[in-house]
Amino acid sequence: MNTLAIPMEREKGWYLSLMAPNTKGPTYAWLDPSRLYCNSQALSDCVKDLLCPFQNEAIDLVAGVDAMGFILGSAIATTLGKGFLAIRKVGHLCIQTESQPYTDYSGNEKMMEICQDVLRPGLRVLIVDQWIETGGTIKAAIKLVERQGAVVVGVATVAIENSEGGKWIKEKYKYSHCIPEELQSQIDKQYLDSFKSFNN
Ligand SMILES: O=P(O)(O)OC[C@H]1O[C@H](OP(=O)(O)OP(=O)(O)O)[C@H](O)[C@@H]1O
Ligand SMILES: Nc1ncnc2[nH]cnc12
Repeated sequence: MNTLAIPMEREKGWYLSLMAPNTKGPTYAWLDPSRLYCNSQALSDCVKDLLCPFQNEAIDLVAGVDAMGFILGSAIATTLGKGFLAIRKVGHLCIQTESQPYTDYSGNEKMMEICQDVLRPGLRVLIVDQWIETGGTIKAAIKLVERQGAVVVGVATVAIENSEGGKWIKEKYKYSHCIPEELQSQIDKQYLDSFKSFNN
């Protein structure tokens, strides 16, 4: 596969077949969406798809979740002409922070944090991450933003799995993702048909 090639015909979600399957086993996520960011058209179509439902929303700031949410989040912030706030895994910010424990798809307890002096009551924040599997990570990010009085305008991720946490997010928040309806069942089974013809 030529990961950088731009196809002439581009149906909705065409770039999802750039995502590589896991070849390293169960302690890793089941695929690597980050490959789609290597393709200039894929990255820009992905950002456009994620922003579509938020066209009429006022957004003051984009917050991205460590680590891959930084890539999509900063691309979205730049597209909107807004700033970017990093929501970090614990242990990196050398300033006063708010922190929040969470458990993600790995089953391990983790901690994330944000600085205390950027958000303020009423500030409208779009939260961006790469993926929602159990929803544990995004829920912790939402808590951190809301605890400081800011308003979560919505959540944007490449995919939202149909897990309990994924469904909860869809019920409670405005959201965007890149998965065409006919591919959602493959996402939920954690196996894409495109894997069959995937080679590095
Ligand atoms: O819905 P959940 O079960 O909580 O999982 C989702 C999180 O897991 C991945 O990040 P991960 O920490 O694996 O990797 P990253 O640091 O490469 O973003 C993904 O980008 C989300 O942040
Ligand atoms: N990056 C990712 N890809 C697939 N599944 C995930 N679950 C959590 N993060 C994921």
